[in-house]
Amino acid sequence: MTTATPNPPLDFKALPKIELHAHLSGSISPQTLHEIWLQKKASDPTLSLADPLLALAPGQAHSAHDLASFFTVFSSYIYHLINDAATLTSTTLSVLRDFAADGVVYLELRTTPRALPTPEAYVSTVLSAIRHYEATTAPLTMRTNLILSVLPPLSSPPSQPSYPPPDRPPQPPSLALSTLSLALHHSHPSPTARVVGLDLCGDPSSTSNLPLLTPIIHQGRLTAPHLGLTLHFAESRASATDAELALLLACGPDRLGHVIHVHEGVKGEIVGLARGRGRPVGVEFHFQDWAGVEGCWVVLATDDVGVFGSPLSNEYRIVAEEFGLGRAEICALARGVVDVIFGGEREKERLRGLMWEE
Ligand SMILES: CNc1ncnc2c1ncn2[C@@H]1O[C@H](COP(=O)(O)O)[C@@H](O)[C@H]1O
Repeated sequence: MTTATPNPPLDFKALPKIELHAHLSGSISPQTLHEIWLQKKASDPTLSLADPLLALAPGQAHSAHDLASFFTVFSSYIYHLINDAATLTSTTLSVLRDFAADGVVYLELRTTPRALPTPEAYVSTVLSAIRHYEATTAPLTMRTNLILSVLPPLSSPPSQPSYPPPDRPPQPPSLALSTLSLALHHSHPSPTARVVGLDLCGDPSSTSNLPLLTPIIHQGRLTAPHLGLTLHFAESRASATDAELALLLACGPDRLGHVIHVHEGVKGEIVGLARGRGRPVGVEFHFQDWAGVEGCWVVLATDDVGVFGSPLSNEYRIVAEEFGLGRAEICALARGVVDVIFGGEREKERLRGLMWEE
């Protein structure tokens, strides 16, 4: 008589995983920020920023205890530490090492170009750091591409300069246009990292002026159909009005982030979008409402692991435990993400060869 060997428990770290929704500045670990803080403090003893290990600790000023306080962490804190090319390079490298150590085999890192000293230089610095990582890491287990983020302009600029400064500072739509041309410039086929898509992000509780922005996104779709488009979508109630969601869906996104506050009508439109194009729409995060929905594939992701502290292996573990998924189902969930990456057919082939079947 033979007895069936039970499947060994799933090692969520060893499971090959694809990370498609990670903001660069939010993915820097508190320890890495702390090391940068020590260096800055040594060269400028008057530096008044608190130690990141304290400031980002649960319950402290810059910890993510609610959505409103979360968004101030970038402009009022992290950007004061990551304020030159050297820190941008070293933090990008540390973020890549952290994702690879967690078993990520393909990463689409997203970031908003900042004036360090110019948006052009910012993007080149991040891409160079990724290429340096890939050239100097052996064995190289993780490939990385970049998504450039755009923040929509605020509806009305604050009359008083506010502190902390808003996450979506009033910016002219021309900034989105220049991000689009930067994305185009860095999107040419390359055996190493390149820009593969555009993202729309920012504090969903500030009222933005989307109608100023969406024509630029449409223009991007026409001039750069090879770039993927992912949009933060219905993340909070304030950013989930029918008018806003209709504007966003009309841009024909390939992936949607969060997708929390949607009613059945909007859900139907997303299904229709997938049906119309004959390939899945990636839904970043929200497993509970989107698993098994026709034409949609749930992409587990970390968003801002440096602030929220939950690596991708942990996200898979939570979903497995909360929804009672077995080994084969978890492997299928991770493997299906291949179909919604922006990194092209060759990368998809590479990934199909290494994602676990079961
Ligand atoms: C919690 N969910 C979220 N929703 C929307 N936008 C988010 C976000 N998490 C981070 N960001 C956006 O990412 C930028 C910081 O990274 P980068 O400097 O670009 O690398 C900020 O503009 C922030 O609004």
